[in-house]
This record gives sequence, C-alpha cells and structure tokens, in this order.
Amino acid sequence: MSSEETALKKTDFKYKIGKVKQTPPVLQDKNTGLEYIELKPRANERVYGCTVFQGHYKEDKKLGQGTFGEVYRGVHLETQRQVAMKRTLVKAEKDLFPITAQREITILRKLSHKNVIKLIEMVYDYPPSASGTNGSSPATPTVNSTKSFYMILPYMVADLSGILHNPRIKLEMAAIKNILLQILEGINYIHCQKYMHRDIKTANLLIDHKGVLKIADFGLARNYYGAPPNLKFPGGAGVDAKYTSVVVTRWYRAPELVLGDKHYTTAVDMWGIGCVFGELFEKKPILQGQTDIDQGHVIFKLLGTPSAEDWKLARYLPGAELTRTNYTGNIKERFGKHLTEAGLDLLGNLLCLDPYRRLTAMSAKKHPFFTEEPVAAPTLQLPCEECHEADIKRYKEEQNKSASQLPPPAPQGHMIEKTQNAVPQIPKRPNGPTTGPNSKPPPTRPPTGPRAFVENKRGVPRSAQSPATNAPPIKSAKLSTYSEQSRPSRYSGSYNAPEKANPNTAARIDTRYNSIPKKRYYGGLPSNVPEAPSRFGSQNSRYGQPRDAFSRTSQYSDSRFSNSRPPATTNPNETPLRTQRRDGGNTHPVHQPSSANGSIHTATEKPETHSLQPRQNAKNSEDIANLY
Ligand SMILES: Nc1ncnc2c1ncn2[C@@H]1O[C@H](COP(=O)(O)OP(=O)(O)OP(=O)(O)O)[C@@H](O)[C@H]1O
Repeated sequence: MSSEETALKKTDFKYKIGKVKQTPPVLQDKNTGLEYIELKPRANERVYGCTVFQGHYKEDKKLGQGTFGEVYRGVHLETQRQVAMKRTLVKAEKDLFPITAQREITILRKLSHKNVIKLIEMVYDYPPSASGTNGSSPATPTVNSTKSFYMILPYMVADLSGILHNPRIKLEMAAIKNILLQILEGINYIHCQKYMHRDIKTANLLIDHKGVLKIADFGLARNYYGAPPNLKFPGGAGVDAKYTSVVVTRWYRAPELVLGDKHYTTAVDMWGIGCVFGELFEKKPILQGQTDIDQGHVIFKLLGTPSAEDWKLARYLPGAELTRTNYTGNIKERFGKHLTEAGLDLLGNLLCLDPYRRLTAMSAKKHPFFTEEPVAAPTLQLPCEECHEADIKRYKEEQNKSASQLPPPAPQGHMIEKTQNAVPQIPKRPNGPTTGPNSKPPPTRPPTGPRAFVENKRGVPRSAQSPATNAPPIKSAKLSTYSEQSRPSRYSGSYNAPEKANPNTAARIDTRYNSIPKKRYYGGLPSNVPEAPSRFGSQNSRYGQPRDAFSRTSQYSDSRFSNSRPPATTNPNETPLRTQRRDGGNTHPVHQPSSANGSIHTATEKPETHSLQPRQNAKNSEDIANLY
C-alpha cells in the first residue's frame, strides 16, 4: 500500500463521538500533519467509544417526543439507577447523524453546572424491536436495521410544562421565585461559557426529585462571538456575528428574531425566560402567535408597538413593517393581579422589546423582586408525582372526565337566547391578528417551529411546522420569509385569518383540583427596508457607555448609530439548522456521514474555540454511580 493510500485510510477515522475508555495513541498524518486516532472495529460494540445498550440499560416508559427520536425513562442495570434516554435514530444504510443531536452532545460535554443537565454517556444500539428489550440477549442486527444512539441523562421527575399543566400543583410566589432564580443561575452560567441556548421554554426546564431545576435540550444551542455578559450593561452578548434567526420555539421567540434580526445576542434567551415567568402565573404560554408574523402582533399587543424611541434599531430590521402597527400594550392589566410593582418591573425588563435594554441573567438575579417578601423558597417542593410533557394529555383527560361529572347545564329557558351576533366570527383586524376577547382559544402545546425549516431557493429560511404527536394542527403555510414581507399587504389589511385552534387543547385549568391534598413531597428540605446604521461601531462600542441595568429610557444616541457596520462578520461556524421534520415531512435532514466501521464523523462542525473541560470517565459501577 502506498504512503498516500495509508494516509487516506488513516484520516478516515479521525473523528469520534462518545466516551473513550482507553485513550488510544495519537498518530500524525505525514502528508497533512493532522493528528488522528486509529479506530479498531469492535466485534461486540459496533461504534468506538460508546457503551453498548444491551446488557447495560433497559428502556422503560416514554417521557417525551423529540425532534429526531423519543425520550424514555430507563434503568442502568449495573447500578439500578433511573436514567433518561434521549434516542436518536440513524439509518444504518446512510450512516448519517443529525447535526442538532451532535451539537447537543458536543456542548453538553463541556458544561457542568447544578442547573444544567449533565450528559452521563452515549450509548449505541440497534432498536429494541430488532434486538429485544430485556437487555439480556445480545443485539442481532439485521441488514437494514436502524441504529439508535442514546444520550444517557440523569432522570428528572418533571418538566416545567408538565408541572404547569398538572391541575394538582399550585405554585406559590416563593416557589415561583425559586424556579426563576434557578433558571437565571443556569442561563447565566451558559452565557458566561459563551453559549446561547436558543430554545428556552417550559418543556426544556427539567426538575429533579430534590427540586433542582436543570436547563435541558441543547439541540439549538451554539457558541457566540464577542465578550461574555457584563453586570454593568443590559442587553446581551454575542452581537459580533450573524446567526440564523429561525431559532427558538415560536411562542418563546424574541421580537428581534420575529423581525428577522440575525445579529442577535444572548438576550434572546432572556426573552424566553420572561415568557416562562409569565407562564408560571397563567399556566399556559403567554404569547401564542398562530403564525410567525402573528407572533409579532401578539407580542406588540402585550407590550405595545415600540416607538422609534423605545426600540431604535427595529425599523432597520427586515420585518420592520410590524412596527407600523398601533398596539398600546396591556402587560400591567394582565399581570398586575399576580405581581407587585417590582415583579412587573422584572417582567417588563425581561420582556423588553429592545434587546439592548433587556436584562442580562446576571442583572436579573439581583433584581429587587427577589428581595421583597415572600422571598424565594430555599428549595422547591413538588408533590410526589411525575409531570412530563407526555402527561399533559392525561391531565386533559382527567379534566374532561371530571367536567362530565358536573351538574347538567341549566334548562333552555334559563339560557340567554342565541342571537345572530353570537355566531362566532373571524375577528377583523386592520393590522393582523389579535388575541382579543373575540379571538379563538389558542392551542396550549407550543409549536416546534425552529427545528424544522428548510431554505427556499433564495436561501431564505422557510419555516416548516412540525407538529408534535399531540400538538394541535397549526398550519404554518403562510410564512414569515422576509423576502415576502416586502409585500405590504402581508401586514396591512388583507391578513389571512389564523387557523382555528383546536378548542380541546385550550387550557382549562380546573381550580377544584387545587384543593386536593398534596401527598408526599420531593425535596431535600421541604418592504422598503432602509439601510441599517451600524450598531457595532467598533467591536465593543456598545459597551462604550455604562447603562443602568434597570433603566428603560433610551441611551442609544451613541456612536453605534453613526458608524458603519464592519465587513461581513458572518459566522463561518453557523451551520443552518436544516433538520428533519418529526412527521417526516419534506425537509432535508442534515446528517453527517460516518465511516465504514460505524464511527461518526463530525466534520461539518468546526471545533469549538473554548478549551474542553475535563470530563470524568466512568470505568466501573462506582464511577458510574457518581455520575448519576
Ligand atoms: N433527563 C430527563 N429526564 C426526564 N424527562 C426528560 C429528560 N430529558 C427530556 N425529558 C422529557 O422529554 C421531553 C423532550 O426532551 P427534549 O426537549 O430534550 O427533546 P427534543 O428532541 O429536543 O424535543 P423538542 O424537539 O420538542 O425540543 C422533555 O420535555 C421532557 O418532558
């Protein structure tokens, strides 16, 4: 074999995923100078560096539906510990691996914080149907069988979405503050590690049996460029590059994303936290736009259409036409009944339309809301009941059942006679959809927009709704491609009436459940877009003037508006998140080829710029137990 051929063969096996139990020697390619590790195919464990599923783990109950697979509760047989397994299916024939799953693995391996989910290890298997589920018999792969990769995570008894939908759980203010502080701690850590999460929502906030909240689902997360957040300045970090704006589940999507901003910052996560904060009171997502454009209307309805003074850069964004609406906002009316002045101030500053005035996690933790009575509970106590996304259907069935036991309705004679006016009508809105009293009840299961989008011929991201299994059908068809938004009619006058929401999915929280005595508790202790002026005069010019973190007055008459934008800072690492729809729809999965022996290449993602945190390798059951 010639030396060239040898080099080529060697470089085939440069990348790997998973836990390395013995470090093989690092070799150097003579031609390219690149370092590589030679992988030897294994007889029993088909993928190098991964534990095999059979004999080590056992699948139990399904907990949730993910974009590329399902999440299960399971058991680690050696330690008999409960674990969660996030399964990613990879077609054996094509040998491809989804990039979102790969990003999640890469990032999770680098993060280590109490309020961030930990990746225990990666496990590899043929699906249980092909090899049996009892974990006793070894896998007998068939020729065309699909490979499964499992991310093994510590098992969490609940996610916040499940908790909020559980009619038996009532969150007091002290518990709400505890939850909020834990989210802020976790997100502050993530931001300081120079990552944006980009999918903050209640379903991704998990809670363990001790009441410790963990931020999960890093499938949309990415590293950002520029300086990390600083206590002195509001806004966010990461403005120095261009990212895809089709991120974050629609109902939690920040206004700058809705308006098509690509130079966004970690502030998009802070908006999501503001949405979660409001949801803790209303027990359903607070901003339920029915299309991507409707999302903008719904946001401005709550917070008021921003004036040029409120949000100077808005009019330079591709979706600026939305700022020509005339909503007055009703945040105080809506949340005044739940919150004090300080609470409203915190909510208003998290849901600040201008991302450069939005609170950072660092500042939000210090907000006076947390020092006023009642202060945050030292630990979060939850009833001894599992509450996951998958349980929401069950809660609804329970509620329907109890509703059917209600006394029969009043006889006809006692009812107000229906008039023609009572016939439901599609509300007319001069500037797009509203969510006023006449509007239809919105679905309570969030859309799964950002994961599923394709690019059209012009390279503009085009959302493709990917309804989850239980999700109400939300037609996405009319879409917020900003190339289309240059047509004024999309914003003025002829707005398509939003699709009728499924009334069965509307939140109907029956307060009677709240009186059911709690059981045992978990818890340790109880169109003509003008050219935009630059907002980055120099790389750090936005840090030029210190600003009071809680001030909402404009402080942006600075150099950022007079300097021109620097030459393309487009991030070369930003891989468009073209992913496969859950429903197997017409999108293009981004997979990565694996090598002939089943190891996975990670070539499409550039290595992260940060140093890798050392990660514990579990060699025996004791080590493994420590990891759980
Ligand atoms: N470690 C865990 N313990 C318990 N339940 C979990 C765990 N991880 C995930 N889940 C459950 O599975 C659901 C989906 O998980 P996750 O969000 O990580 O998957 P996903 O593929 O990213 O989903 P999506 O595409 O909807 O964001 C969660 O909402 C939660 O209910």
